[in-house]
Amino acid sequence: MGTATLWWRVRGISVGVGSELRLSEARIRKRGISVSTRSSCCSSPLTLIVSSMPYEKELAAAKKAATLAARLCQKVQKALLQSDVHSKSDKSPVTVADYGSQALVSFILERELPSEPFSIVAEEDSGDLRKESGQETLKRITELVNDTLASEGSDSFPSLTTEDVLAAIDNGKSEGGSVGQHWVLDPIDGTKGFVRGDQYAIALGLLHEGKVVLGVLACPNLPASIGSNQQHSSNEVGCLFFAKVGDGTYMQALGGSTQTRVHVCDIDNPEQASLFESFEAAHSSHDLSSSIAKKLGVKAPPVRIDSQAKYGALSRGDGAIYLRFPHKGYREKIWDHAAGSIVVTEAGGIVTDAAGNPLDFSKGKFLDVDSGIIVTNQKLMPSLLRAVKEALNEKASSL
Ligand SMILES: Nc1ncnc2c1ncn2[C@@H]1O[C@H](COP(=O)(O)O)[C@@H](OP(=O)(O)O)[C@H]1O
Ligand SMILES: [Mg+2]
Ligand SMILES: [Mg+2]
Ligand SMILES: [Mg+2]
Repeated sequence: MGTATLWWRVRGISVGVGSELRLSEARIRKRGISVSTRSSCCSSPLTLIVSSMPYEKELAAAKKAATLAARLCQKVQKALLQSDVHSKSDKSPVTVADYGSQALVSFILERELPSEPFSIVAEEDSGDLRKESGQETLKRITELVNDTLASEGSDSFPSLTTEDVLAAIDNGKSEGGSVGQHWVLDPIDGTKGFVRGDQYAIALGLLHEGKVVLGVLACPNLPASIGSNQQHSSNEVGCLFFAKVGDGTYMQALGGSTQTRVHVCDIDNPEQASLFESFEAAHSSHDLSSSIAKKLGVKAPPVRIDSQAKYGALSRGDGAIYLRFPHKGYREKIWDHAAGSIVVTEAGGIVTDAAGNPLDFSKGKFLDVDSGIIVTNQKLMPSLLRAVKEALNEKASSL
């Protein structure tokens, strides 16, 4: 390259190397975008290696936080006591592990990323734990969090008090939105699956200006493969999926370090497709997905599993389609889809609402979707959209 002046363009901003470089690195990171380069002495494109890759630090912190939270959840799921499970005001279950996982993730992110603006939109809040009746549960959660931090084998973690745990949980009170950076956390997605001893996930995403730019899914009970694809077959369970915008999706064993890039399946014949849906019929209409499957000619029975583990499994090609049709009146939340959606899209898949619109994470806690959420690969999406439209029209005319 010799003494060529290196210029790089970042969404319309051109800067030379030198002192301006550092300034632009910060802009790149802030904007979470790709960089194109040109040299003043030759027309061929140059490869510019930026030392601080966008969201590299955030990804490392998110993986660490989700892995530790998964450890806490595994401990609780093994020895789940009836007294560990509570009902929230909307009658949905919450356990000491949901609270403990939220406290841990919040604590680790704040500690690992001290210089960043800190905002988390998370599912749980400390309201019930602050009541007289919540004191025993709060003590148990605090013990769990401290035990998990201690098992990290580092003295550098201070012992947290019950007040610290309440404060860490309440860090998750942010409303999100289209401005700035927000973590989006579901400390246990699939709590009903967790309580049953089945699938669940710790789901952590990062929003930048309303778009998901990073996602980590820790799935402690997910085998190395499910469904018909035997590519990853093994008896081991526990998978960590992660994706950064523009960088692909990777999977590693939970607690492991060897990562493999994953891709959605490339099936183009719907008859060969297999289909994921919620285990809980209350969360998604099994009748509607069965009608869609029939229209597509899908032969295999649906694979019903809890949580965003479905997104993880789809991202590595275990199945081809994920359908989610909540019953009337339910509003989807961003933490149920943020991490999962980037894990699938970076693996080459598409996530839309039932009308084919992209999901909009910029509107606060809720995702306003048209009728439901559908996920598949590029090749199957057109026929899936047609089948979904027909099935929804038939349902509407039968009412
Ligand atoms: N009536 C309902 N309809 C649709 N989704 C619901 C629901 N009640 C709860 N959920 C959501 O479904 C999520 C679990 O999804 P899945 O069915 O894929 O396992 C729950 O996440 P939590 O377990 O984090 O509360 C919850 O947010
Ligand atoms: Mg959830
Ligand atoms: Mg949850
Ligand atoms: Mg819940």
